[in-house]
Amino acid sequence: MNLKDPLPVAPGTAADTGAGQPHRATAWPEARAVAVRAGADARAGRAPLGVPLGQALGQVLAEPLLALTDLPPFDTSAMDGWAVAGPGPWAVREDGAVLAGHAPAAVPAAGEAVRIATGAPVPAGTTAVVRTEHARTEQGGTAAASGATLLRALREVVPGQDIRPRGQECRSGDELLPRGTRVTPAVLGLAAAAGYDELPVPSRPRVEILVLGDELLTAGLPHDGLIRDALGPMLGPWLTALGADVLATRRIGDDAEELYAAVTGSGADLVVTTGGTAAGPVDHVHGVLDRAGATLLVDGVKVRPGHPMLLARLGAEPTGTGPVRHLVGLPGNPLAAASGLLTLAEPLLTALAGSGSGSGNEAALVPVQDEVHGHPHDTRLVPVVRRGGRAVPLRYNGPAMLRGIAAADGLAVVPPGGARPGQELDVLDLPWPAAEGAVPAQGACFT
Ligand SMILES: Nc1nc2c(c(=O)[nH]1)N[C@H]1C(S)=C(S)[C@@H](COP(=O)(O)OP(=O)(O)OC[C@H]3O[C@@H](n4cnc5c(N)ncnc54)[C@H](O)[C@@H]3O)O[C@H]1N2
Ligand code: MOO
Repeated sequence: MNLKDPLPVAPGTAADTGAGQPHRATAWPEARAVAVRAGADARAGRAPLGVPLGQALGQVLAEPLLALTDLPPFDTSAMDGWAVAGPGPWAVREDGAVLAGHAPAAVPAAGEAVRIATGAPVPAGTTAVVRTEHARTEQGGTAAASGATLLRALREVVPGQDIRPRGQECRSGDELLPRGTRVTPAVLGLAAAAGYDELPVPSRPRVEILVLGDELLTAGLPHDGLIRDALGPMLGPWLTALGADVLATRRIGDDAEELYAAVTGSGADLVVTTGGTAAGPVDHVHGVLDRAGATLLVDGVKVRPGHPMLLARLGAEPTGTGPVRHLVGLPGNPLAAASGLLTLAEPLLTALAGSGSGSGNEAALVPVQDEVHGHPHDTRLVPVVRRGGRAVPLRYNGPAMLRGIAAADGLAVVPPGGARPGQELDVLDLPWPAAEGAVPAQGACFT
């Protein structure tokens, strides 16, 4: 796909999924690219947020850091010593000592010297600073300075020595750091020196999570066909770890009206739904999106697990002026939902926040330890742990299982057809510290 093409994305070749629905799945890498484009579209027009320096650590600059002042802001003494004018010896002006933080009280005339401290503004007329240890004072007796204290240099004095000229580091308006720079402690220090009280950072994307399904319990043990909601507890913290501001996690029954009201009434930049993406009797996501006038950008992805995942643009048309909002529909099977999160939600959020340059998860190539079975046509995402520079595929990687990913520190991207031992695979990181310790039970795959 040409990424410059206007959205929505052209769907893939129509085929029958066996579910009675046309299969318009997008290839996995393309789906991620579409999600990045969607996030970037939504970012356009969003004003950056000014946050106090103390709250900006770890965020990225939403605008270039331009110097608000010359640095240093005035000619500054680099040493404790004497500000001298003209060639020595110099008559010491007792009224003229200059301390850091104070304006010069006296301006030395040619042949004069005043005391000066490191960091103090150098008085006009100063030709050099002579360090304390490079000069000595004596009672004068020359015609020029009869009775005054005289200062003599103990070594050659070079004009301009130990003076940091105004603007030596930067001039007001200079670009100190580009947009997208991560705010480190050193960046905070530079920003403060350059005159900033606040830094421009991208506003955090607001996300609302809608968990669908009449069969879900929020407490206790499964019973009578009811199961625990595994996605409500998982998605909020996961999306928060990706930098989102999670407004709410709401549980909604298999009720199309309730879902329609929740989707159309949400003020979030991104609505994430779970379940209801397939073609079952109570799978309402497609119908609700249709009724809400949404544009499907991705309707199914050639990835296992998670192929019914979808991405839609809500509300404003591409040419409209209102805020651009999106919906990511995650499949209900829990590992399929995680797959959808990494495939669609993470790249969209990263682009929306303006952090990172690519997909939102800079995959690293890692050789896989064991053979991994592949899907004949689709990409597979398989939980792995990294051990000794290798990615070890984990068992319990079926779409309905979280046991594998809970022990993993990444998801390996297995191309159609599978991977042989030693083959290098992209591994997508999970947004929390890598697992340590023994590799959990591995071996057979489950579906
Ligand atoms: N006839 C077909 N049936 C299905 C297909 C298909 O192509 N044809 N695809 C299957 C695949 S693959 C997936 S994935 C699921 C996607 O289904 P939905 O997104 O519509 O999700 P549900 O039907 O609502 O639920 C699926 C499954 O997941 C459980 N679930 C749902 N929410 C949660 C939750 N919050 N916590 C834990 N478990 C949850 C739900 O009970 C179901 O077991 O469709 C297949 N079917
Ligand atoms: O795509 Mo489904 O996620 O295989 O279970």
